[in-house]
Amino acid sequence: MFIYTLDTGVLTPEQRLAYEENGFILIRKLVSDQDIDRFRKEFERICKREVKVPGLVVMRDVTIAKSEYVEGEKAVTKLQDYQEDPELFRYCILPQILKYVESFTGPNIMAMHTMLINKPPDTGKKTSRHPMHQDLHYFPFRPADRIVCSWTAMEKVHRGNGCLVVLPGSHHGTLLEHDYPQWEGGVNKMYHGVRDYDPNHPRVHLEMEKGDTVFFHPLLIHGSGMNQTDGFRKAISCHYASSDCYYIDVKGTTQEIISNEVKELAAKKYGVDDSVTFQDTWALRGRLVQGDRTSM
Ligand SMILES: CCCCCCCCCC(=O)SCCNC(=O)CCNC(=O)[C@H](O)C(C)(C)COP(=O)(O)OP(=O)(O)OC[C@H]1O[C@@H](n2cnc3c(N)ncnc32)[C@H](O)[C@@H]1OP(=O)(O)O
Ligand SMILES: Nc1ncnc2c1ncn2[C@@H]1O[C@H](COP(=O)(O)OP(=O)(O)OP(=O)(O)O)[C@@H](O)[C@H]1O
Ligand SMILES: O=C(O)CCC(=O)C(=O)O
Ligand SMILES: [Fe+2]
Ligand SMILES: [Mg+2]
Repeated sequence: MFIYTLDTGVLTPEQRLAYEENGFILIRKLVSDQDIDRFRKEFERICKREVKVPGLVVMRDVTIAKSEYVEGEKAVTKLQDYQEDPELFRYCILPQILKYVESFTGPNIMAMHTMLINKPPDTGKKTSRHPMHQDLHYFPFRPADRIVCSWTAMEKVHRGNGCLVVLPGSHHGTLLEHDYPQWEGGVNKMYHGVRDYDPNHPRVHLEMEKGDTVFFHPLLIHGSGMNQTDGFRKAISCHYASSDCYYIDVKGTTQEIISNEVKELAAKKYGVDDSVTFQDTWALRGRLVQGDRTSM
């Protein structure tokens, strides 16, 4: 019985079984070098402020943000919400990506959350790490099984520059409690981690080449290690959901704290008041990329 995947004729039975069992599947060389080079150029243009993108969040590493002023792409840890940048948003509508995404979401597809991650060389404080987490912690929509993340390496990613680390099979569990990890050197805004996860659970380091793409379930526990090189480790990603998903009320759940944190930031960013809900912030960001916008 398949729960996590749909029969669209794209995944082989072996690939479906692997995703059901592990919660992720890696497809080699899915995005071309030419496309990735275009994303990289656009990233550079954004960092040089040659283009201004409505709604884009430019996040700097907490160590740098709190100590010195650095200009350009060396200051940027992550771009978030690039959906209004047509050049970067091309990633979210690449036919070969959507073809796979449909095996998890079905035919009506929304791009809900977009990111370009530029993991900086660690400053020595280990703030370049991303704590182990489940992406569903940030999402007030369900069902979880109709949500998937697509994450593409923009260059070789390996243990040394902080590749993704996943706990295979952890998507079979439930959404766990998250909060800020107690890290001496500080932690980036909103980088919550799973409070208690089994340290003996097998870990897999996903070493990937430029263009390799991993699709993973929003309950899969994952993170990334320190970048111990002097280069910026780049990846581009999009979280997709079926437009047939529905919003949930997170009041009284483990997601209440993050929802308040997001609402507070949204209030600052858009200058709106409390009446904008956590769900609204997602409905505003979401973009239909295939089929019909039925519910989200
Ligand atoms: C909505 C969540 C979506 C998550 C989806 C799925 C899974 C993804 C898992 C994650 O990636 S979780 C992380 C999600 N990240 C975000 O949502 C972006 C959060 N960051 C921001 O919104 C901005 O970077 C931030 C508001 C924190 C700062 O931007 P600003 O343009 O206001 O920066 P500015 O330099 O003016 O600094 C303002 C204050 O923020 C502080 N700051 C800047 N960067 C920071 C940082 N990285 N961490 C902590 N604090 C930071 C900075 O020190 C300063 O503090 P003080 O007011 O005390 O002086
Ligand atoms: N003390 C910690 N508490 C919570 N999470 C941690 C801690 N140390 C590392 N992690 C998380 O574990 C994952 C792997 O990080 P780690 O630095 O161990 O990986 P790595 O550098 O790729 O592997 P290794 O150091 O074993 O070669 C990341 O998500 C990281 O944020
Ligand atoms: O380090 C990375 O690229 C992974 C980041 C991540 O998991 C996330 O932002 O949700
Ligand atoms: Fe994540
Ligand atoms: Mg380690």
